[in-house]
Amino acid sequence: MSDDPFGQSIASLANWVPPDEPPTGQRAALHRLAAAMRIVAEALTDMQADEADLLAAAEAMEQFGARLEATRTGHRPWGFAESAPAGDARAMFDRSPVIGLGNPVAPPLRMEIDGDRIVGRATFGAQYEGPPGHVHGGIIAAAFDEVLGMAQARTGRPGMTGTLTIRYRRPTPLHTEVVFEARVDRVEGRKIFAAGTLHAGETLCAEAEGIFISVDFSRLTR
Ligand SMILES: CCCCCCCC(=O)SCCNC(=O)CCNC(=O)[C@H](O)C(C)(C)COP(=O)(O)OP(=O)(O)OC[C@H]1O[C@@H](n2cnc3c(N)ncnc32)[C@H](O)[C@@H]1OP(=O)(O)O
Repeated sequence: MSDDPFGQSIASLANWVPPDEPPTGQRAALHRLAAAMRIVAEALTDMQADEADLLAAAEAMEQFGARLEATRTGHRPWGFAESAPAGDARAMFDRSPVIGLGNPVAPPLRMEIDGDRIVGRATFGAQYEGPPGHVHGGIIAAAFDEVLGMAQARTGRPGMTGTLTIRYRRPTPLHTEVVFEARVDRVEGRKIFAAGTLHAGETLCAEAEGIFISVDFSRLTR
């Protein structure tokens, strides 16, 4: 990571092209740790470990957490927390709660740009359950915000989510790869209208419409 993009304003990063190489060293270790934490988070939903085992694990985690806390810098982390201000699905989103490989909260959703279409794929584990056996509606909304957010960012004038409307048509299954798609419908002044779908196989599970309002992102970083 020779180049720290936060030395510049977010607005100047629209054309930043991230490196293609797979992560190594500390970053690869971070991804591995977050993946292990996801396994723990899912297993906690239906495990049968006894109290002693759980307390031993809690103590180990508390100690490790304290060690990590002691190394925190208080500086803005490298990279982006979401895709809209980056404008490139390959940018460094380790800390994103939706797509971040370094964030154990993230499913993680994997996104790619296909022309004017953004495609996102995810397999939601049991920790994302809402209705029995199916994905929580708020988690689906977060994923839509990310894919619609990326689509509207491709206009070159990224905005913040003003309104996000979701129509849930069928329950979205857990443990199955589901596919989000998003594209920009139209732009009216500062308003960018984006729309998307969520499918599990052939089944249309949800549709979304978003109105994003173009903003000067440099205001948010001061
Ligand atoms: C670091 C950056 C990350 C960006 C990530 C993007 C994805 C996200 O998840 S963002 C997080 C969730 N969203 C937010 O927190 C946004 C909070 N809201 C705000 O900051 C403001 O209300 C904001 C920026 C949306 C609009 O405020 P402002 O710039 O003052 O807009 P304003 O001048 O009133 O209105 C401009 C136009 O947008 C319209 N508009 C304003 N707010 C909304 C809204 N919420 N929904 C729909 N339209 C709206 C207005 O009607 C107006 O339209 P017209 O030009 O036709 O009259």
